[in-house]
Amino acid sequence: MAKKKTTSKKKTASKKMSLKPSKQNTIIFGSLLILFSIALFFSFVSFYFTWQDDQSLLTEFSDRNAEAKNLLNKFGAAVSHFFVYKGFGVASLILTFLLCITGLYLFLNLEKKGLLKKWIWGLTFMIWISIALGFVGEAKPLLGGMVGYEMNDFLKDYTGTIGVVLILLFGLVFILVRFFKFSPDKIRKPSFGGSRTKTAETAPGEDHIDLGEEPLIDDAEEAPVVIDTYTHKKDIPSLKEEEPAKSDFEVNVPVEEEAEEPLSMEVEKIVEEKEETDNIADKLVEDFGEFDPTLELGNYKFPTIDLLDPHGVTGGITINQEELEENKNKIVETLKNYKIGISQIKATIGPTVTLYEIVPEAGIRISKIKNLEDDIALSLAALGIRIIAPIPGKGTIGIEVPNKNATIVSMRSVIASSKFQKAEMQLPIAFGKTISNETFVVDLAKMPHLLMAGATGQGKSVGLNAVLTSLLYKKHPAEVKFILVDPKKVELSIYNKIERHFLAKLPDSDEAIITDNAKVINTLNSLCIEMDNRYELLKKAMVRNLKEYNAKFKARKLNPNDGHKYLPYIVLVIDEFADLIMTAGKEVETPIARLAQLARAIGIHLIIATQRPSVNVITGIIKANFPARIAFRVTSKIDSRTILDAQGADQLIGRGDMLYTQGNDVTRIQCAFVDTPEVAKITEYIGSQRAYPHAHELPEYSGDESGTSIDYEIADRDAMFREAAEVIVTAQQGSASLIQRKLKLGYNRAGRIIDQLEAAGIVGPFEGSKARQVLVPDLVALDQLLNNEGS
Ligand SMILES: Nc1ncnc2c1ncn2[C@@H]1O[C@H](COP(=O)(O)OP(=O)(O)OP(=O)(O)O)[C@@H](O)[C@H]1O
Repeated sequence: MAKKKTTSKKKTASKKMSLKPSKQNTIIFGSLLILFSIALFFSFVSFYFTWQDDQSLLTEFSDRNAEAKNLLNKFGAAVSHFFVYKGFGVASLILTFLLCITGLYLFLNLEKKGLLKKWIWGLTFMIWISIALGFVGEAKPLLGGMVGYEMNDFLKDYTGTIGVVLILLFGLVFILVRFFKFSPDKIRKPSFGGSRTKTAETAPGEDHIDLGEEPLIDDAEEAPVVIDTYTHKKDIPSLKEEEPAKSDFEVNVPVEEEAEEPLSMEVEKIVEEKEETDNIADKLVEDFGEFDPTLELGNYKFPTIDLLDPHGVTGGITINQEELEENKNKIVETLKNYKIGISQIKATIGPTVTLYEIVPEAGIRISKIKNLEDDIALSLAALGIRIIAPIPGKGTIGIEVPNKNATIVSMRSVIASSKFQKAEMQLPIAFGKTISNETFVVDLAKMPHLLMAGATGQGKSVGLNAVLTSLLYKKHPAEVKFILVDPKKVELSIYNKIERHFLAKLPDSDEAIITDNAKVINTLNSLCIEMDNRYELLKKAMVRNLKEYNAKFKARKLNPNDGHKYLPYIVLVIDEFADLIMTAGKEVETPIARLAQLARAIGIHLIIATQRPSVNVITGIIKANFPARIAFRVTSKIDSRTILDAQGADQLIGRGDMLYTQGNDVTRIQCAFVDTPEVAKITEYIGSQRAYPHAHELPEYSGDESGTSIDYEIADRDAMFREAAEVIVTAQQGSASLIQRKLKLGYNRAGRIIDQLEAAGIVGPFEGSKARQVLVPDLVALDQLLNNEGS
């Protein structure tokens, strides 16, 4: 019977348990706890003023007529006597807070995960404070309560006064270190969270080793501001990482919203699955902190601003009032000659050009002004006049007139600008300054690829250096890798010094900077493999792009044992694309087009520069996938149209004067000037620091040419060998990309099959940009050949 009763009790208990999550119950219970904690708080506090008066009443608890002075009368007096006097003294107040917080958790229906921790810490505090107060206020029992007094007594009997002091001190240290995450570093550098992460990774000894490197330390000391800026920047996320650990309250709110709010079955299922990994990930993050990709080069110092030259420009732009007035008069007069009246004119002075914005009188056709471009240029007797009619979104007409004395926009000024420093972009690039003298910063990750064109000597190489410099100033070596293709062989060679920090290359190549066009093809194909691999990883991680993937990886939600790793951005820079297309043709066009079409989500970005912006170099397929384009000065209107789909680039003045478009709007920008010695100084600065053991390795790609000497066993042939042979023989064209397309195979596999076909004598050897010769005339001959092989 008794058994039955207990089991039935258990059943009802479990029933109650299952009812517990119902919102109403938790809200009622929560509010009860909150009110109870408030009652306790007032009783405890007033106990300190009334305890002596009320003490005699404690035995008359049941007497209805007896009245206590405690704010909560007899109940207050009794409870306070129990908790404060017989219990923990002043520290009992912590109990009221704990009860109140628990009540809040229940009332607001928050995730209970952090609650247990709060209780553990709260009780620890209570005990420690009680003992400590019991120690200092031995004569006053209300300070430490009976527990404090008794514990002190007990400890003193065994360890003496000094022992108690030491035990209390240890308790204090334990609380400070475990609860407040206190560390000795904070005493040394108390101001920034940034220094905290840095010192955590840097043993004091290492600090001194660094200080031994004189030039570095000089730089660092001379321009502490800049280093700090970056350290801040770098450390903002790490501050964020730690905050949730300190106040679980904040973290738990969103989690709870995810888990509790939706009541429908489907949502719950999804949350359940997520929670499991989340919990492991949360625990990992709690134990080890978020994954920090920069840890391997934790001491890496970002280049300082004083490596860049101000190029003699100290103040802003100098305004030549006379020139302004002169130009204004000329514009007004010229337009008057064509019977165009102006109601308003305004000038904005930029570094190289001044924009005169005019509002024509009512009734004047805009096309009329646009047609007068050449005439206005003639009367102003200046090169580089551009008319924007109308200025998008402004309702005015712009006439850009070059300044007589152009101001150089130094890379230093754009890098130092707050717009660049504060840019919250994935791959921020400071190109230069706009006509209104604003620093122009764009995100390469959003572009997502960039096409640069311009006649020789107009500033393309400087532009490329500006792009690379921007990234070097903003990104840690773990976050971005460059692949540099430099057919001119000298332009990008300065970046050799940062090979082991920032460059990526094929595993078997000696040089990180690619100057040989044949190697470009391998690299591009290898990048395609990297792209496919990355897509596979993204698919497995169930995310849509690299940013989300890396965020998930940092939050330790992706297991490295499943092949997951932190993926740096890869920026491919090709300095002279025309040359590449001339020598390798389709072989490069296909992978480039493929990368341009697909690589945006997985952090591979292409920057292609060319001197010859003709249609056979910048083909339709390439153009379609490069929405962001930069035109430096070109020689003809046709070239301008090829790059920008608009004219205007032929009217630029050169020396870094450029037009930028990303879709519709064309912006005129003066490119920032960074000279080769400055870049050399930056690469030297980075190169002299501790590096990775080798350059970032791209996946291996065995190109077509490597197959010539390989002899394939018949048994080792690919399963698709026969189909591939038939495709090749039918089309009479021996190319790997054909196999890929027709049989939907990857680059690697198609390349291998071509090698096997060559070994079998079906196709001829590699012939550079041309397709291989097919040695078998038709399918019948192919059949014969393969059958003979078998026998
Ligand atoms: N932003 C700029 N501000 C001032 N001067 C510049 C700027 N860009 C380029 N120049 C001047 O133009 C010269 C040529 O620039 P750059 O070497 O970049 O040309 P390029 O287009 O790369 O030529 P090429 O295609 O022949 O290599 C520079 O040496 C410099 O004097």
